[in-house]
Amino acid sequence: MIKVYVNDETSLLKAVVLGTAESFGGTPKLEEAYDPKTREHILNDSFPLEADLRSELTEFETVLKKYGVTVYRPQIIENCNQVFSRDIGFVIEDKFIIPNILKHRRKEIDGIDYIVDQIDPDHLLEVPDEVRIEGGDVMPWKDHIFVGYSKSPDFEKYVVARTNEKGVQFLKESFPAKKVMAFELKKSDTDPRDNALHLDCCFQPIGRDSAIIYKGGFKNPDDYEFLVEFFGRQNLIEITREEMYFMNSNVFSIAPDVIVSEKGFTRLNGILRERGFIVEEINFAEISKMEGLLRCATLPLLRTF
Ligand SMILES: NC(=[NH2+])NCCC[C@H](N)C(=O)O
Repeated sequence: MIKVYVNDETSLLKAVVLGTAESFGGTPKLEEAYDPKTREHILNDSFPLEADLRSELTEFETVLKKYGVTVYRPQIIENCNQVFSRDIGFVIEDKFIIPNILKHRRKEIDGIDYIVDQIDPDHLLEVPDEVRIEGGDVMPWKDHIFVGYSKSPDFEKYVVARTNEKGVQFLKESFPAKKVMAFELKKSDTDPRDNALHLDCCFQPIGRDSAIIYKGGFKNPDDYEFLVEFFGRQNLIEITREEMYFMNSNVFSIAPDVIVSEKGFTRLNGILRERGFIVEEINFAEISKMEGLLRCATLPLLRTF
């Protein structure tokens, strides 16, 4: 049996699924791209190579293991990009949620069937057909759940809109004791600098009471203001449009004081160290070309208090 429990973004990590790039299918055709950054790199002939993606993920695995984390990897599906495990399932409290994700990516879920099969069926929640929700948009934070989503007609309009209003409703009904705070995200299928693909592309809680945030990722200024109020301005690290493009909000917490970050995030890593965090820097810039980073590549199964 695999035990699942996650109630926030930063408590000590015990078990995680880490994505794989093995047999990831190489450079997609332009019409197969489902995010604008991937599009950009296909057009510029700079899409990453499997060997580089694999070595970045191995570096990540090494750090996780150094901290005693049990690391599961998806079963390999031939010619399928399985780097971003975050979106294909998620845990809130002691429930593992099996979501409905973008149709282009649905088969990725088969890669973690062997893990789901080891979870007590009483702890599995399968979402209804009309609900669309991806783990990158969902963040349990103690008595709150933060969710990124798109209302109609944005949801129907953009391939990069991944969580709908029914997704938010599903969380409210499934976790009645939690305060579900839903934020509409800014979307663009063509410009990665104007696209918050998931909530974790413009915001992430860190430490015990802090967060990284990019104001421009929120469609409604009030939602950004709510988060400023909630965390307190002094506890926020505000990032620029360019830093959001390189995915600075998508670092990953192994513990309240330990954050895995990208080597190139010099400003962010400096601030994190000043604020007392241990920053484990790794290479992840090739993975970032596919519009995801460290949080996106992980699916935490167990965090303890
Ligand atoms: N949680 C995340 N932000 N995941 C990023 C996923 C990126 C992937 N290219 C997609 O479009 O689905």
